Amino acid sequence: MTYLVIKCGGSVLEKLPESFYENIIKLQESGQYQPVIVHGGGPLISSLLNKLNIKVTFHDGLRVTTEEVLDIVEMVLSGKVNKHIVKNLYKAGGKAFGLSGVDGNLLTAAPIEEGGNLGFVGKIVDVQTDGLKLLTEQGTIPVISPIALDAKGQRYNINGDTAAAAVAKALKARLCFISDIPGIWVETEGKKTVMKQITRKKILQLIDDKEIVGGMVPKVKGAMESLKDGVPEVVILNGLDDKSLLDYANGGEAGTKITLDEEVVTHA
Ligand SMILES: Nc1ncnc2c1ncn2[C@@H]1O[C@H](COP(=O)(O)OP(=O)(O)O)[C@@H](O)[C@H]1O
Ligand SMILES: CC(=O)N[C@@H](CCC(=O)OP(=O)(O)O)C(=O)O
Repeated sequence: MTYLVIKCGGSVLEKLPESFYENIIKLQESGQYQPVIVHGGGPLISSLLNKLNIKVTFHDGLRVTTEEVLDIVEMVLSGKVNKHIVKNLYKAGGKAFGLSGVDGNLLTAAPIEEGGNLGFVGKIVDVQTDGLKLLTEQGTIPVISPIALDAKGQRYNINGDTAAAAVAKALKARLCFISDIPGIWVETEGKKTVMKQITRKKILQLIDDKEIVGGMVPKVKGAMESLKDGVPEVVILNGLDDKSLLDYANGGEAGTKITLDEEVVTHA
């Protein structure tokens, strides 16, 4: 049995078909994988902030988080979004338990070094896996929202990709990012090509060239960190293609696989 951390991005959350949740249950029932879900919800947070006339600012895919913004982030992620996923997993015939990084001291945060002007944005310094293991042993899928406390009890907003990478590392899991794109693309002569596989070196170059921007930045950074720390495999998949998760889990080709080695292949 292998843990499979599935990060559901806010870009697709509301559009994911019922079959997406059914496929997660199928993976669990196969006995080959134990799914653990970590989710985002960025667009829903931004939409509520806009309604409340609170300014929305991002730097390199990370939200500038004041105390006021943090209240909204926690409310949206741990409330609406988390329960949406739990509900859909039950509807698909599974068992799920929603929690945030605060519950059971699951995720411990520290401020990110480069976060001088980002406010309460954290990185994960510890993951308590005992609770996750208890849940999964009972056949329950943990659904985690990325809010965490530091040692003094201060709350932090954690990017969902960063949280997923930390959970995957702690569980020595495979990690898959579910987003709204078929994978990482590069543009040559005005034409976008989806990379079948991409290495750390190429990712750093694409970030430098501003071909990887916005929300893709924390995703690839999380992927590279977790690979360095023993996660065997990271992939980015399209949540709207309802075959991609099962194809990937069954050893087929889907999305973009991120590796530390040097081989670079593109989809034909
Ligand atoms: N090189 C790239 N390849 C694919 N997507 C990219 C790239 N650079 C930036 N992006 C953007 O990253 C987005 C995915 O990140 P994000 O919006 O944070 O998604 P999620 O909410 O699923 O985590 C895509 O919708 C796309 O607009
Ligand atoms: C620090 C930071 O940026 N946190 C994110 C948390 C949600 C998230 O990561 O949502 P996606 O997965 O949809 O991007 C935010 O406030 O938007």
